[in-house]
Amino acid sequence: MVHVGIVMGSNSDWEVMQHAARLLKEFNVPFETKVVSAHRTPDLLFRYAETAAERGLKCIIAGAGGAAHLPGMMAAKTHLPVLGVPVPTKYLKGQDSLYSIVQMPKGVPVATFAIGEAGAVNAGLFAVALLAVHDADLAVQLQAYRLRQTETVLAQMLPEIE
Ligand SMILES: Nc1c(C(=O)O)ncn1[C@@H]1O[C@H](COP(=O)(O)O)[C@@H](O)[C@H]1O
Repeated sequence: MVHVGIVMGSNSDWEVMQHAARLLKEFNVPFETKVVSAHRTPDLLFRYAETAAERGLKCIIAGAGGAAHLPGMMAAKTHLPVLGVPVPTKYLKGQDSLYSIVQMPKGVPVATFAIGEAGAVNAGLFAVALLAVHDADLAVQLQAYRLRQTETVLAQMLPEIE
């Protein structure tokens, strides 16, 4: 059964959103990916959100750029946790995406991540952490991931000044 849905407003978001997918794959978390747009395919968005919980999804990672209404509208139509990833944009550098996603009215939260690749990776990691609450094996994997990361940083060297 698929546990995480990764949706994005356009296939042009894939370059960024693939990093969430790769992270979930690394942890062997079953996920699905789909282009869903609040603006361009509103009926599909409603269907996706309304059926997400009954299809077994535990959370939804939603990435979009510009007037990024997808995560918020997804959150409006499902009680599942929605993790929003602001996709960078050409003219406003993704600040438009960030503000569109993060400034939700009270009552309908979207957990909002950093603009771009770091946000996509962290949304994936956050989804793993959510699932790990009820999955001891996944929790062990997550701890090992963090340990590897710590060791990598501790082993980092800086160049000598010439
Ligand atoms: N923000 C949204 C939504 C939405 O929020 O529903 N649907 C598409 N888009 C965004 O439009 C940008 C340009 O899309 P195109 O590259 O297809 O023109 C993408 O970053 C997409 O997420």
